[in-house]
Amino acid sequence: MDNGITLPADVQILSHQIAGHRFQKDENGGIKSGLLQKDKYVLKPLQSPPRGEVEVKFYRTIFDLSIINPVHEELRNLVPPFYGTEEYIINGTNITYLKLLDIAKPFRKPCIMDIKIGKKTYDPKATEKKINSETQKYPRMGEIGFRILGMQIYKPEENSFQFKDRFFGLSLEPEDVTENGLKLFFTQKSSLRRDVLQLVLSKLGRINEFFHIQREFAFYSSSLLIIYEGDESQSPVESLADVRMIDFTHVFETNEADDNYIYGIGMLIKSLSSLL
Ligand SMILES: Nc1ncnc2c1ncn2[C@@H]1O[C@H](COP(=O)(O)OP(=O)(O)OP(=O)(O)O)[C@@H](O)[C@H]1O
Ligand SMILES: O=P(O)(O)O[C@@H]1[C@H](O)[C@H](O)[C@@H](OP(=O)(O)O)[C@H](OP(=O)(O)O)[C@H]1O
Repeated sequence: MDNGITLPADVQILSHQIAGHRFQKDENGGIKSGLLQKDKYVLKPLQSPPRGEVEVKFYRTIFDLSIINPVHEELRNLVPPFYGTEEYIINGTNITYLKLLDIAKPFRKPCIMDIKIGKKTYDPKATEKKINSETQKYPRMGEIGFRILGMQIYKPEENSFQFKDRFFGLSLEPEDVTENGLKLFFTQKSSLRRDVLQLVLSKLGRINEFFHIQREFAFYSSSLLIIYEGDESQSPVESLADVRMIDFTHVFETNEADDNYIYGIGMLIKSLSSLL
Protein backbone atom coordinates (compact mmCIF):
# COMPACT_ATOMS: atom_id res chain seq x y z
CA MET A 1 0.00 0.00 0.00
CA ASP A 2 1.27 3.51 -0.74
CA ASN A 3 0.51 4.84 2.77
CA GLY A 4 3.42 2.91 4.29
CA ILE A 5 1.34 -0.12 5.35
CA THR A 6 2.60 -3.44 4.01
CA LEU A 7 0.03 -6.23 3.84
CA PRO A 8 0.76 -9.99 3.77
CA ALA A 9 0.84 -11.35 0.20
CA ASP A 10 -2.48 -13.22 0.38
CA VAL A 11 -4.67 -10.36 1.67
CA GLN A 12 -5.92 -7.06 0.22
CA ILE A 13 -7.86 -4.07 1.50
CA LEU A 14 -11.60 -4.93 1.27
CA SER A 15 -12.51 -3.20 -2.00
CA HIS A 16 -16.22 -3.01 -1.20
CA GLN A 17 -16.08 -1.78 2.41
CA ILE A 18 -19.05 0.59 2.67
CA ALA A 19 -18.78 1.78 6.29
CA GLY A 20 -16.84 1.12 9.46
CA HIS A 21 -13.30 1.43 10.74
CA ARG A 22 -10.56 1.80 8.12
CA PHE A 23 -6.75 1.57 8.06
CA GLN A 24 -5.05 4.42 9.84
CA LYS A 25 -1.85 5.17 11.74
CA ASP A 26 -2.40 5.55 15.51
CA GLU A 27 -0.88 8.09 17.93
CA ASN A 28 2.00 5.73 18.86
CA GLY A 29 3.16 5.02 15.31
CA GLY A 30 1.30 1.68 15.23
CA ILE A 31 -1.68 0.99 12.98
CA LYS A 32 -5.40 0.47 13.33
CA SER A 33 -6.64 -2.02 10.79
CA GLY A 34 -9.59 -1.77 8.44
CA LEU A 35 -11.34 -4.78 6.91
CA LEU A 36 -9.40 -7.08 4.59
CA GLN A 37 -10.26 -9.50 1.83
CA LYS A 38 -8.76 -12.98 1.49
CA ASP A 39 -10.16 -15.23 -1.28
CA LYS A 40 -13.85 -15.62 -0.53
CA TYR A 41 -13.51 -14.28 3.01
CA VAL A 42 -13.68 -10.93 4.75
CA LEU A 43 -11.27 -10.40 7.66
CA LYS A 44 -12.65 -7.99 10.26
CA PRO A 45 -10.18 -6.74 12.90
CA LEU A 46 -11.20 -7.22 16.53
CA GLN A 47 -12.06 -3.78 17.82
CA SER A 48 -10.79 -2.22 21.04
CA PRO A 49 -11.98 -3.88 24.30
CA PRO A 50 -14.62 -4.81 25.12
CA ARG A 51 -16.08 -4.50 21.58
CA GLY A 52 -13.92 -7.06 19.76
CA GLU A 53 -14.35 -9.69 22.50
CA VAL A 54 -18.13 -9.12 22.51
CA GLU A 55 -18.32 -9.71 18.77
CA VAL A 56 -16.12 -12.81 18.71
CA LYS A 57 -18.03 -14.30 21.68
CA PHE A 58 -21.32 -13.71 19.87
CA TYR A 59 -20.17 -15.46 16.69
CA ARG A 60 -18.60 -18.34 18.68
CA THR A 61 -21.79 -18.80 20.69
CA ILE A 62 -24.17 -18.95 17.75
CA PHE A 63 -21.83 -21.12 15.62
CA ASP A 64 -21.24 -23.63 18.46
CA LEU A 65 -23.04 -26.62 16.95
CA SER A 66 -22.80 -28.59 20.21
CA ILE A 67 -25.48 -26.31 21.69
CA ILE A 68 -28.99 -27.06 20.41
CA ASN A 69 -30.76 -23.73 20.40
CA PRO A 70 -33.35 -22.62 17.79
CA VAL A 71 -32.43 -18.92 18.22
CA HIS A 72 -28.79 -19.67 17.40
CA GLU A 73 -29.87 -21.93 14.54
CA GLU A 74 -31.91 -19.17 12.89
CA LEU A 75 -29.19 -16.56 13.54
CA ARG A 76 -26.76 -18.74 11.60
CA ASN A 77 -28.98 -18.15 8.54
CA LEU A 78 -29.15 -14.40 9.11
CA VAL A 79 -25.47 -13.49 9.64
CA PRO A 80 -22.39 -14.15 7.46
CA PRO A 81 -20.96 -17.64 8.04
CA PHE A 82 -18.11 -17.44 10.61
CA TYR A 83 -14.84 -19.42 10.41
CA GLY A 84 -13.04 -18.50 13.65
CA THR A 85 -10.22 -16.01 13.98
CA GLU A 86 -6.86 -15.49 12.19
CA GLU A 87 -3.83 -13.47 13.25
CA TYR A 88 -1.62 -11.34 11.02
CA ILE A 89 1.40 -9.20 11.77
CA ILE A 90 1.02 -5.92 9.90
CA ASN A 91 3.78 -3.31 10.16
CA GLY A 92 4.97 -5.06 13.32
CA THR A 93 1.52 -5.02 14.97
CA ASN A 94 -0.14 -8.35 15.75
CA ILE A 95 -3.82 -8.10 14.78
CA THR A 96 -6.59 -10.66 15.32
CA TYR A 97 -9.31 -10.85 12.67
CA LEU A 98 -12.72 -12.49 12.54
CA LYS A 99 -12.95 -14.65 9.43
CA LEU A 100 -16.36 -14.25 7.76
CA LEU A 101 -17.72 -15.28 4.39
CA ASP A 102 -17.65 -12.36 1.94
CA ILE A 103 -21.36 -11.89 1.25
CA ALA A 104 -20.66 -9.74 -1.82
CA LYS A 105 -18.46 -12.36 -3.52
CA PRO A 106 -21.23 -14.10 -5.55
CA PHE A 107 -22.28 -10.82 -7.20
CA ARG A 108 -20.71 -9.54 -10.44
CA LYS A 109 -21.53 -5.88 -9.83
CA PRO A 110 -22.63 -5.75 -6.18
CA CYS A 111 -24.89 -2.87 -5.17
CA ILE A 112 -24.38 -2.64 -1.39
CA MET A 113 -26.04 -0.60 1.35
CA ASP A 114 -25.15 -0.65 5.07
CA ILE A 115 -27.97 0.47 7.41
CA LYS A 116 -27.64 0.83 11.18
CA ILE A 117 -30.79 -0.36 12.97
CA GLY A 118 -32.47 0.88 16.15
CA LYS A 119 -33.61 4.05 17.87
CA LYS A 120 -30.57 4.02 20.14
CA THR A 121 -27.04 3.45 18.86
CA TYR A 122 -25.41 3.17 22.27
CA ASP A 123 -25.60 0.24 24.64
CA PRO A 124 -26.72 0.03 28.32
CA LYS A 125 -23.12 0.43 29.52
CA ALA A 126 -22.40 3.55 27.42
CA THR A 127 -20.81 6.51 29.19
CA GLU A 128 -22.57 9.88 29.32
CA LYS A 129 -20.05 11.13 26.75
CA LYS A 130 -20.85 8.29 24.31
CA ILE A 131 -24.62 8.76 24.80
CA ASN A 132 -24.25 12.46 24.01
CA SER A 133 -22.03 11.97 20.98
CA GLU A 134 -24.31 9.29 19.49
CA THR A 135 -27.50 11.29 20.11
CA GLN A 136 -26.11 14.55 18.78
CA LYS A 137 -24.65 12.91 15.68
CA TYR A 138 -28.06 11.99 14.26
CA PRO A 139 -30.89 13.34 16.44
CA ARG A 140 -33.54 11.93 14.06
CA MET A 141 -32.48 8.32 14.74
CA GLY A 142 -35.06 7.99 17.55
CA GLU A 143 -37.82 8.85 15.10
CA ILE A 144 -36.53 7.20 11.91
CA GLY A 145 -35.19 4.06 13.64
CA PHE A 146 -32.37 3.48 11.14
CA ARG A 147 -29.47 5.31 9.52
CA ILE A 148 -27.94 4.80 6.07
CA LEU A 149 -24.19 4.45 6.74
CA GLY A 150 -23.24 4.31 3.08
CA MET A 151 -23.89 2.63 -0.24
CA GLN A 152 -22.51 1.76 -3.65
CA ILE A 153 -24.82 1.50 -6.66
CA TYR A 154 -23.79 0.09 -10.03
CA LYS A 155 -24.58 2.37 -12.99
CA PRO A 156 -24.82 0.07 -16.04
CA GLU A 157 -24.91 2.98 -18.50
CA GLU A 158 -21.46 4.13 -17.29
CA ASN A 159 -20.10 0.77 -16.15
CA SER A 160 -19.14 2.41 -12.86
CA PHE A 161 -20.26 2.64 -9.26
CA GLN A 162 -21.84 5.63 -7.56
CA PHE A 163 -20.86 5.98 -3.89
CA LYS A 164 -22.60 7.63 -0.94
CA ASP A 165 -20.79 8.02 2.38
CA ARG A 166 -21.83 8.57 6.01
CA PHE A 167 -22.49 12.29 5.42
CA PHE A 168 -25.19 11.43 2.91
CA GLY A 169 -27.04 9.35 5.52
CA LEU A 170 -26.56 11.97 8.22
CA SER A 171 -28.13 14.63 5.97
CA LEU A 172 -31.43 12.74 5.58
CA GLU A 173 -34.53 13.87 7.48
CA PRO A 174 -37.61 11.73 8.28
CA GLU A 175 -39.46 13.40 5.36
CA ASP A 176 -36.90 12.45 2.71
CA VAL A 177 -35.08 9.37 3.98
CA THR A 178 -37.31 7.12 1.85
CA GLU A 179 -37.56 9.13 -1.39
CA ASN A 180 -34.04 10.59 -1.42
CA GLY A 181 -32.20 7.94 0.55
CA LEU A 182 -33.54 4.39 0.22
CA LYS A 183 -35.01 4.87 -3.26
CA LEU A 184 -31.64 5.86 -4.72
CA PHE A 185 -30.21 2.48 -3.78
CA PHE A 186 -32.94 0.57 -5.60
CA THR A 187 -32.86 2.74 -8.73
CA GLN A 188 -30.91 1.83 -11.87
CA LYS A 189 -31.25 3.59 -15.23
CA SER A 190 -33.97 5.80 -13.67
CA SER A 191 -36.15 2.76 -12.87
CA LEU A 192 -36.99 1.24 -9.54
CA ARG A 193 -35.67 -2.36 -9.23
CA ARG A 194 -39.01 -3.76 -8.03
CA ASP A 195 -37.80 -7.34 -8.40
CA VAL A 196 -34.91 -6.64 -6.02
CA LEU A 197 -37.02 -4.61 -3.60
CA GLN A 198 -39.60 -7.39 -3.30
CA LEU A 199 -36.93 -9.99 -2.58
CA VAL A 200 -35.18 -7.72 -0.06
CA LEU A 201 -38.50 -7.09 1.69
CA SER A 202 -39.15 -10.82 2.00
CA LYS A 203 -35.69 -11.33 3.53
CA LEU A 204 -36.24 -8.41 5.93
CA GLY A 205 -39.59 -9.97 6.83
CA ARG A 206 -37.82 -13.14 7.96
CA ILE A 207 -35.43 -11.13 10.18
CA ASN A 208 -38.37 -9.14 11.57
CA GLU A 209 -40.26 -12.35 12.41
CA PHE A 210 -37.19 -13.72 14.17
CA PHE A 211 -36.98 -10.58 16.32
CA HIS A 212 -40.61 -10.94 17.36
CA ILE A 213 -39.83 -14.42 18.69
CA GLN A 214 -36.30 -14.30 20.13
CA ARG A 215 -35.73 -13.21 23.77
CA GLU A 216 -32.02 -13.90 24.06
CA PHE A 217 -30.05 -10.99 22.59
CA ALA A 218 -30.33 -7.19 22.33
CA PHE A 219 -28.48 -5.73 19.33
CA TYR A 220 -27.26 -2.14 19.73
CA SER A 221 -25.49 -0.29 16.92
CA SER A 222 -25.81 -3.31 14.65
CA SER A 223 -26.31 -3.11 10.87
CA LEU A 224 -28.10 -4.76 8.01
CA LEU A 225 -26.05 -5.28 4.86
CA ILE A 226 -28.25 -5.31 1.75
CA ILE A 227 -26.70 -6.50 -1.52
CA TYR A 228 -28.13 -7.04 -4.99
CA GLU A 229 -26.83 -7.89 -8.43
CA GLY A 230 -26.34 -4.67 -10.37
CA ASP A 231 -25.56 -6.38 -13.67
CA GLU A 232 -28.90 -7.35 -15.21
CA SER A 233 -27.35 -8.49 -18.51
CA GLN A 234 -26.77 -12.04 -17.25
CA SER A 235 -28.66 -14.26 -14.83
CA PRO A 236 -27.47 -14.02 -11.20
CA VAL A 237 -24.65 -16.40 -10.16
CA GLU A 238 -26.51 -17.48 -6.99
CA SER A 239 -29.32 -15.19 -5.92
CA LEU A 240 -30.54 -11.77 -7.05
CA ALA A 241 -30.14 -10.27 -3.56
CA ASP A 242 -28.91 -10.98 -0.04
CA VAL A 243 -29.59 -9.37 3.34
CA ARG A 244 -27.41 -10.12 6.39
CA MET A 245 -27.14 -8.83 9.92
CA ILE A 246 -23.59 -7.61 10.64
CA ASP A 247 -21.61 -5.76 13.34
CA PHE A 248 -22.10 -7.34 16.74
CA THR A 249 -19.76 -5.28 18.92
CA HIS A 250 -22.63 -4.20 21.20
CA VAL A 251 -24.72 -7.36 21.60
CA PHE A 252 -26.11 -7.90 25.11
CA GLU A 253 -27.83 -10.90 26.66
CA THR A 254 -31.44 -10.25 27.63
CA ASN A 255 -34.69 -12.06 28.40
CA GLU A 256 -36.96 -9.50 26.76
CA ALA A 257 -37.91 -8.58 23.21
CA ASP A 258 -35.40 -6.24 21.55
CA ASP A 259 -37.87 -3.37 21.08
CA ASN A 260 -35.13 -0.96 20.04
CA TYR A 261 -34.22 -3.12 17.01
CA ILE A 262 -37.84 -4.11 16.34
CA TYR A 263 -38.80 -0.43 15.99
CA GLY A 264 -35.93 0.18 13.56
CA ILE A 265 -36.49 -2.80 11.29
CA GLY A 266 -40.25 -2.12 11.34
CA MET A 267 -39.66 1.45 10.17
CA LEU A 268 -37.26 0.25 7.46
CA ILE A 269 -39.81 -2.28 6.16
CA LYS A 270 -42.54 0.37 6.21
CA SER A 271 -40.38 2.85 4.28
CA LEU A 272 -39.30 0.30 1.68
CA SER A 273 -42.85 -1.04 1.24
CA SER A 274 -44.05 2.49 0.48
CA LEU A 275 -41.79 2.55 -2.59
CA LEU A 276 -43.64 -0.35 -4.26
N1 LIG B 1 -19.27 -10.60 5.76
C1 LIG B 1 -19.15 -9.51 5.00
N2 LIG B 1 -19.25 -9.61 3.64
C2 LIG B 1 -19.12 -8.51 2.86
N3 LIG B 1 -18.86 -7.28 3.31
C3 LIG B 1 -18.75 -7.12 4.66
C4 LIG B 1 -18.90 -8.21 5.56
N4 LIG B 1 -18.74 -7.75 6.83
C5 LIG B 1 -18.50 -6.43 6.71
N5 LIG B 1 -18.51 -6.03 5.43
C6 LIG B 1 -18.24 -4.68 4.91
O1 LIG B 1 -17.47 -3.97 5.86
C7 LIG B 1 -18.15 -2.81 6.33
C8 LIG B 1 -17.91 -2.61 7.82
O2 LIG B 1 -18.35 -3.73 8.55
P1 LIG B 1 -18.72 -3.63 10.08
O3 LIG B 1 -19.92 -2.78 10.26
O4 LIG B 1 -18.80 -5.01 10.64
O5 LIG B 1 -17.41 -2.86 10.66
P2 LIG B 1 -17.21 -1.86 11.86
O6 LIG B 1 -15.83 -1.31 11.73
O7 LIG B 1 -17.58 -2.54 13.14
O8 LIG B 1 -18.30 -0.73 11.58
P3 LIG B 1 -18.82 0.48 12.53
O9 LIG B 1 -17.70 1.44 12.65
O10 LIG B 1 -20.00 1.02 11.75
O11 LIG B 1 -19.23 -0.11 13.85
C9 LIG B 1 -19.61 -2.98 5.92
O12 LIG B 1 -20.21 -1.73 5.64
C10 LIG B 1 -19.50 -3.86 4.68
O13 LIG B 1 -19.28 -3.05 3.54
O1 LIG C 1 -20.81 6.03 11.49
P1 LIG C 1 -19.98 7.12 12.11
O2 LIG C 1 -20.68 8.42 12.11
O3 LIG C 1 -18.59 7.14 11.60
O4 LIG C 1 -19.84 6.78 13.67
C1 LIG C 1 -19.24 5.64 14.17
C2 LIG C 1 -20.28 4.51 14.11
O5 LIG C 1 -21.46 4.92 14.76
C3 LIG C 1 -19.72 3.28 14.80
O6 LIG C 1 -20.73 2.27 14.80
C4 LIG C 1 -19.31 3.61 16.22
O7 LIG C 1 -18.76 2.46 16.81
P2 LIG C 1 -19.61 1.68 17.90
O8 LIG C 1 -20.86 1.24 17.23
O9 LIG C 1 -18.71 0.55 18.26
O10 LIG C 1 -19.86 2.61 19.05
C5 LIG C 1 -18.28 4.69 16.24
O11 LIG C 1 -18.04 4.98 17.58
P3 LIG C 1 -16.58 5.27 18.20
O12 LIG C 1 -16.17 6.59 17.65
O13 LIG C 1 -16.84 5.25 19.67
O14 LIG C 1 -15.70 4.14 17.72
C6 LIG C 1 -18.80 5.94 15.58
O15 LIG C 1 -17.81 6.94 15.54
